[in-house]
Amino acid sequence: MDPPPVPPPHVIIFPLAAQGHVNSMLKLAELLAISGLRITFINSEHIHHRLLRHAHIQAHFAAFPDFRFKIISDGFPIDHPRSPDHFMTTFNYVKSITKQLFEELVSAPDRPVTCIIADGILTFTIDFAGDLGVPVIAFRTISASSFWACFCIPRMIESGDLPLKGDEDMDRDVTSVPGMEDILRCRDLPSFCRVADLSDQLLQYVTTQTLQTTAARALILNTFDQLEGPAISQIRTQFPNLYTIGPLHSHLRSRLSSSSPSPSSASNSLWKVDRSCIAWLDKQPPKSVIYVSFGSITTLNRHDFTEFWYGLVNSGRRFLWVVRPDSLAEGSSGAVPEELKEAAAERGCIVGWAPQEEVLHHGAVAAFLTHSGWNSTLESVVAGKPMVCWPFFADQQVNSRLVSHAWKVGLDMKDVCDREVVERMVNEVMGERQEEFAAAAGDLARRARNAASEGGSSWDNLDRLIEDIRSMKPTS
Ligand SMILES: O=c1ccn([C@@H]2O[C@H](COP(=O)(O)OP(=O)(O)O[C@H]3O[C@H](CO)[C@@H](O)[C@H](O)[C@H]3O)[C@@H](O)[C@H]2O)c(=O)[nH]1
Ligand SMILES: C[C@H]1CC[C@@H]2C(C(=O)O)=CO[C@@H](O)[C@@H]21
Repeated sequence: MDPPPVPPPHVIIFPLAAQGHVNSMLKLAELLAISGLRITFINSEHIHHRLLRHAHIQAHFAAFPDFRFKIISDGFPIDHPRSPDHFMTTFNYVKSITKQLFEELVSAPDRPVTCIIADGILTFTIDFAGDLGVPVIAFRTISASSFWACFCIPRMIESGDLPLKGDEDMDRDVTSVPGMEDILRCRDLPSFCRVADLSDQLLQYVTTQTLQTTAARALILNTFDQLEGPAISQIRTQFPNLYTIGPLHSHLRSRLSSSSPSPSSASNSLWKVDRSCIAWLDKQPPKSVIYVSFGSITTLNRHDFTEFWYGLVNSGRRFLWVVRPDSLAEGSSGAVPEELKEAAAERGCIVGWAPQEEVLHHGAVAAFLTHSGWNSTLESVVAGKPMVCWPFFADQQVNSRLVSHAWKVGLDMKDVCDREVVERMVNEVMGERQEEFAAAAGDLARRARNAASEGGSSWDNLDRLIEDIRSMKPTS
């Protein structure tokens, strides 16, 4: 008699409950499912309902019979608005509520567990799973360069680069982040570093989480070797098991087109996608539009919102602008001047949420005015679109510096929000320096797509990751 077939490895995937995190972890989950792994994806109730409503994920993942969602609370009351910028509240709820629910779920699984892939900002998972004999692989959803800057916060403190002084020269070079000495100035550090008091809660949280990642079995980053060579080489000295497997959205597209039958990639959107902007783009001349979006968390105050309006209108360019229903910070409401509305009706299109990947690949789009979230940055890189960056917080301050200074595919507007600067930079990337930026962006896009295609570094690294997971023993 033949021995019973060995079931495929079972991986539990656990992201932080936020669009930018869930997005990339769902892409990874789909990549692993395509390779035949069993997946349990843990979502917060709130995120799951929005994904069901706007991304139809249940139907999408029905293509994989071994793929399941499990729902646990993020700690907030179900009808809480979950202000996008209250991260310490989120992390406090994770500690007081979600942690216990996660532990209950993992201790009594319905299928033996081979390993857990947990968000690198939720490292409480490592000790707990270790006690059960389940390895944890950390997936940090930010750039390698931002991760490395966070990892070096203790060195920056030791060398005196941190804390920043009240009257700090923000253009001063930071010399204590190895491999990035020619890149980082004080203003390019992750925004948590902009505090005079080193006991600041968010700074402490992010630093601790980053250092604790070394206790994980391995580290996954959504990047590719040629994009962030200096930071990746440094990280390898601390993390021998490093898997750089990005850009994940491009990688997923490559694997889907080589799998048969090939299902389409999911949108993973938490908002209702307004496709009217694609019909609008179809009517615009080639390379005539600047796409403007600040991701899922950024909130603009009335001053900044007005400066962007005037800057875009005064640039004389066509624009497609994503203004989410919660884009304006609390207490910042007010009427939009009539002259702006008229100009927008003539050459603008404003939507609440766009199909961003499709927009960035549209022939009418010339450039991207972005907050430099890591997913948006990678999507722009793959689409070969130059960027004007207005980083808002967290890792974005590092990413925008990579765009302008390391890759030279755009401009960094960091720390300034002024209509004249918006107008000038938009015109620089779409006008005077258009060819220079488009050539650099085209070259980077080719490298990104190669890395995520068969034989590329990210493709090979994912194969290696899957082999390593297959070699792990599941719990009985
Ligand atoms: O109209 C829109 C606007 C955005 N997106 C998508 O939403 C995602 C946004 O992700 P990201 O660009 O990473 O921004 P945030 O939502 O701000 O992401 C958070 O998570 C990221 C990953 O950790 C961090 O890099 C950011 O700083 C953090 O704010 C991207 O995939 C976009 O394609 C849409 O589909 N339609
Ligand atoms: C507010 C931020 C805390 C850490 C998260 C993060 C990261 O460093 O992993 C990036 O941006 C935000 O989503 C989170």
